Amino acid sequence: MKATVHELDYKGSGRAEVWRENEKGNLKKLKLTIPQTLPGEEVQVTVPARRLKRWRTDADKIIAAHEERVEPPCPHFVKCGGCVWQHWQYEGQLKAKTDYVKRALENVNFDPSLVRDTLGMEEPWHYRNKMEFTFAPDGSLGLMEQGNFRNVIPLETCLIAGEDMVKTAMETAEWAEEYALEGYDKEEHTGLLRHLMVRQSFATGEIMLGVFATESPEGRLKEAVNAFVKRIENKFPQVKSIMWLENRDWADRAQSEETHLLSGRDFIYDEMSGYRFRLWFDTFFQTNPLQVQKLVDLALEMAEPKKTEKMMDLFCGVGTFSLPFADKVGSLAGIELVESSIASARRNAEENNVNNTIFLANNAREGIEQMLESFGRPELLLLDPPRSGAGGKVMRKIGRARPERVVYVSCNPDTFATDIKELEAFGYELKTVQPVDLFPQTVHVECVARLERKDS
Ligand SMILES: C[S@@+](CC[C@H](N)C(=O)[O-])C[C@H]1O[C@@H](n2cnc3c(N)ncnc32)[C@H](O)[C@@H]1O
Repeated sequence: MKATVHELDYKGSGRAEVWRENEKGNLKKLKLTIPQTLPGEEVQVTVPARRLKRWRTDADKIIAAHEERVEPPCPHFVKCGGCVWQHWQYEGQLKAKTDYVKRALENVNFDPSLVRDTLGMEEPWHYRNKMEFTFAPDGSLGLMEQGNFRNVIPLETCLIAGEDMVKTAMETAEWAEEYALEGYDKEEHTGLLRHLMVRQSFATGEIMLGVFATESPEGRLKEAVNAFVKRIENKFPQVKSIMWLENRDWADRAQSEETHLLSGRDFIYDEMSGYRFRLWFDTFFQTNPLQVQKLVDLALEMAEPKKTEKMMDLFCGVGTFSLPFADKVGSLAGIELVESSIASARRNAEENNVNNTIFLANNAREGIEQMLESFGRPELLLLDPPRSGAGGKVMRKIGRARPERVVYVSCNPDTFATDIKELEAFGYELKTVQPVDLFPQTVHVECVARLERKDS
């Protein structure tokens, strides 16, 4: 059948509708989801004869292509789940992201003209500072196939990861092959090597490698593991940390039950806004450092922090926003759920001689109450919640705390829109929203927004 894509869904796939006659001669609508297509494209698809309401299928042929369609540069594109929009000119991706943020705000009756154009990257490739590769049962290393988490695509390249990170991953793959080390079989729960985590600081150049495996690096593996360390140390002096992370859990997550330091230190140094951060293998840190720097700068510009003011940084992580803001306010209180991130935020503040911060490990809901009692009412509040958003209860607590200005950093326009709607009842007005492209070639978009209390 022929179909015309009328819009994209939230995962970046095309949506189309076709009408078919049923056995009684009545016309019935079939809703199609067609990945790797673009709005307005006319495509040819094959649909099953049986009655269906929805069907997901690749296009057999693009009959009329979008003028911004380009040849995807990565050989893994389509199969690998990392990128979904490599077939779309970057300018088109950016415009789609702006429209998405506008739609999310319009859905809850905000003025979409408050949304500025998405701030893109000059070079939207090789931006990721952390990657997780997977070992297949035969020991080869690669990327997980989209929609089929049992299949691993052997790694040839990755155009969104840092280039040195890919090189160290390829070297690890060669080592595993040379020693004929078996990979982990997720169905049988047998085998040795599970994941390879590579993270790099683009500011300092330092790299960390973390091998997740089901056995200790001692005993039968000692010779192979020693050879791995020598090989990496000789070829990649920028690797400052090699970790062996034992994980026997059945769940398919890169986690560690026992941690072994094979070489260097158990963390690497990164830098953001002129501050030094220590990153351990499990530290959350923003994955596109170039764009995050723009995000932090924008947040500073929008927030207009003052030396006379108190500030609260909700969902503060290791202090990516806290440290640069602390320099511009009287005192800053950071709240974050994960204890190790708070420990890291405290250490980062100390190492950078930032002395006007306090950090609390608690969930945002209780943390706000606790901080209001001990720290007092902040004039400025920044929040940067996970994709699920802050939620009504937290937003209402923010409203009752009455900060003069709220700066909301969001990685999900939909939860952002519903969250800030809650603040209207407390007299807040949305002033401006700046989307920033932290994740080129994917559908994701980050935003930073300013809200003001009207009577402040
Ligand atoms: C998008 S990250 C932002 C982290 C930090 N602002 C940064 O830029 O590195 C969201 C953070 O919220 C934390 N978090 C998740 N749920 C939370 C909750 N209920 N209360 C407090 N923090 C939470 C996560 O651990 C994570 O560090």
